[in-house]
Amino acid sequence: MDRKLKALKKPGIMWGFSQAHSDRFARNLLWKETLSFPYSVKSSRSMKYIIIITFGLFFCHRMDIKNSSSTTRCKYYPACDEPSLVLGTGHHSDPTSLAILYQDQLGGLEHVVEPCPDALVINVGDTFMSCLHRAVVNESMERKSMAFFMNPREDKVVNK
Ligand SMILES: O=C(O)CCC(=O)C(=O)O
Ligand SMILES: [Fe+2]
Repeated sequence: MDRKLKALKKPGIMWGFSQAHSDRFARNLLWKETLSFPYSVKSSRSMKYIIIITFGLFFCHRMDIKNSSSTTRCKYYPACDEPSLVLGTGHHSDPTSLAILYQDQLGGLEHVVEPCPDALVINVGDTFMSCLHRAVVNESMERKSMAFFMNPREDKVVNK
């Protein structure tokens, strides 16, 4: 824990370690730890393929990958004796253009569609349209997930 606290997120800064987002409204306590770090996609062929396969060429042109600014977020949800009283990540849509989510074999991501085991979930974020989801925790096993969020650069205007 000492090492995690060394990377503690500072107010106003997006990167670092944080525990539950207690400043966010939620009826249930959020039960997780998060490590966020920046990632800049300069020219990523694999990212282009993912976007084209998932959403098609038209959408890919509008994503402007070279001018994006991205975040990777690793989440750790400890086992919880009372999972009905907590949420891993509360209901939300992603405030990004695109999110690529990977979860471990435990499942727990609750989405409009049931995520397939071993598959990435690719969400279109609020820049274009919203898609509500949340993550729950497990009574006996810890859960891990990783999300890659792609945003337009702050100085870019996006036409919906
Ligand atoms: O942990 C998960 O499976 C989902 C996380 C999530 O939706 C998010 O970080 O935006
Ligand atoms: Fe999300």
